[in-house]
Amino acid sequence: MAVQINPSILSADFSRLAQEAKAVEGADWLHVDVMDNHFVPNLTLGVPIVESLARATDTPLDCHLMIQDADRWAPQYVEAGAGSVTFHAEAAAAPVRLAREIRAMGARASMALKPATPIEPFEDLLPELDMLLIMTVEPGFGGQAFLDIMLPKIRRTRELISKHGLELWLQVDGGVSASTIERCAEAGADVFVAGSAVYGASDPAQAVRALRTQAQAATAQAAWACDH
Ligand SMILES: O=C(CO)[C@H](O)[C@H](O)COP(=O)(O)O
Repeated sequence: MAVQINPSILSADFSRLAQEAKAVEGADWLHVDVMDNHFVPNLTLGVPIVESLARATDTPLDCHLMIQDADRWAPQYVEAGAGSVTFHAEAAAAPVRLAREIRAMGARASMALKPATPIEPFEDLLPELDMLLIMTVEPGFGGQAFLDIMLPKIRRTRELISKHGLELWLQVDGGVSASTIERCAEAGADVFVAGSAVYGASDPAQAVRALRTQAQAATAQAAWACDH
């Protein structure tokens, strides 16, 4: 199974977004954190900047919406050029309808869970999704410490994906670095968002390659991947 490394633009220099996007070309996706200062206590960027970023880079955009009223806004991010749109389970009134709408518009549909939100109530919804995002920090800010207590949730989610024979990608976001990525991969994650570990490095593109090598090695040893 191929692992994917998605640098988070949240940790980039916002005055140079086009250059910062180009600095990580070679990454699988560019992770774009949209925050509205209501769902999370931080404010970042919206539809016009996503449109500009989509024009500025060949790397597909993985938009993570940390916003209220996701049902209303998520389709606009597909129109803006996002290849994948993640809404939060806690912010969507009709997640199945929304996932179907995103897919019908031609993008990948993804749902995120905050640390305190369990996966079990969403088991039946997983076939409607292309990706499930497990937050490994409280959403809102980059540079936070990885929450080890999320590892059992990653394992349970991977078990559910296997049980149902799904092609669902399992993304982790928050505190993912050289020190934590192997634990995430062993637990079952295959898509890794990294902000400060990439943009805090002297060579962001090299940081992406190094994280991918680590994740690939850990996945090759992982029991969940060996079963496939
Ligand atoms: O969603 C996010 C915060 O809500 C960011 O994507 C995440 O925190 C990435 O930053 P870092 O890798 O530095 O933790």
